[in-house]
Amino acid sequence: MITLTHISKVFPARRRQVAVAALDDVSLRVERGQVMGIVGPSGSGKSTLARIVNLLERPTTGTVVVDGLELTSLSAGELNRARRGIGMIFQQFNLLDSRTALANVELPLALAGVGRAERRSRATALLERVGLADKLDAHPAQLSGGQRQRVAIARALAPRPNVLLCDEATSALDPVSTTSVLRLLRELTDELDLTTVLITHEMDVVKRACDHVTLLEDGRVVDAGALGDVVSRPDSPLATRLLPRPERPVGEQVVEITVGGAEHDVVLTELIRRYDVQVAVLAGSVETLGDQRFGRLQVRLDGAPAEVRAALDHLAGRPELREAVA
Ligand SMILES: Nc1ncnc2c1ncn2[C@@H]1O[C@H](COP(=O)(O)OP(=O)(O)OP(=O)(O)O)[C@@H](O)[C@H]1O
Repeated sequence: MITLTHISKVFPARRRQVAVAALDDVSLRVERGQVMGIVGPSGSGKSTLARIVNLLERPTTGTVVVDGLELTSLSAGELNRARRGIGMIFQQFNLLDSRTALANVELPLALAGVGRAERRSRATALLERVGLADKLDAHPAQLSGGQRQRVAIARALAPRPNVLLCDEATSALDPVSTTSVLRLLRELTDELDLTTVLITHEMDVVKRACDHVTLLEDGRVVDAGALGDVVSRPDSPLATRLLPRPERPVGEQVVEITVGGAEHDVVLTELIRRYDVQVAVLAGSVETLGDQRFGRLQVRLDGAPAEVRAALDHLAGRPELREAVA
């Protein structure tokens, strides 16, 4: 679990450069088993935030607690040990070109003093798990981008961390590799009960792999929450980026409904059964967010005014639905 409390980071002024407030009072919590997407425009502080989680960058103020340890209060030796519990992968993979895939994955284990035989068996098992059983002896130059990122994931997981930080991990990959790496990250989070943070500038990555999201702008958190909550919050700046909103409804008796799961069918069928109304779907968008489907539909209700009114009242009474009667 990661808990950041009131984190601020100021990069002090240097010659010919003014001071930069990269993060301003950021508080954030990621539980085990969650995949948190951190999104935001270029320069909003995403990478700084990732580097603060493992204290590669020290916050100017605020505390960083990872799995119950307050990293900000540890000695250098203690911090080194704690960092083994935090794996990290990067856009550019950062593999050693002169070493095989197997040797790359073994490296952090060697540094941690793990014996040769155990090193080999753990690294082999991890490379098999990420789908590279036949590439143990390949060098990075002989691997595709997606395969290199899989080696990097195996290497990050070798010390058996509880936390995995991914900084633009799929930004250099083609769409097919992106899909398989995101799926792998999601699966590994579930299998190993990891706390995973995905730094990305792509909303699509959030939609496909994350269950929670935080939006940074100018170093501040401007939106955060579980995807299912964010999409149905009217004032959320991320809601329509996750689930596009159809053009504003025209005419009377038009309602907009935002629901998760298979609820659409249930909601519409229920209306038709209970009330003497006809329901026409005018527009809508449906997205799979994480492993759940969400939809935003505009529907028009036709029928006798009293029946339509009753149907609208019924919709308004359901908390997961939002009414937008024109
Ligand atoms: N070492 C540093 N020294 C001075 N300023 C820095 C340093 N690192 C980052 N910054 C500044 O802090 C701000 C946030 O940078 P950061 O790299 O965290 O943003 P980002 O959201 O990850 O951007 P991008 O998506 O472009 O990578 C930027 O204004 C950047 O110029």
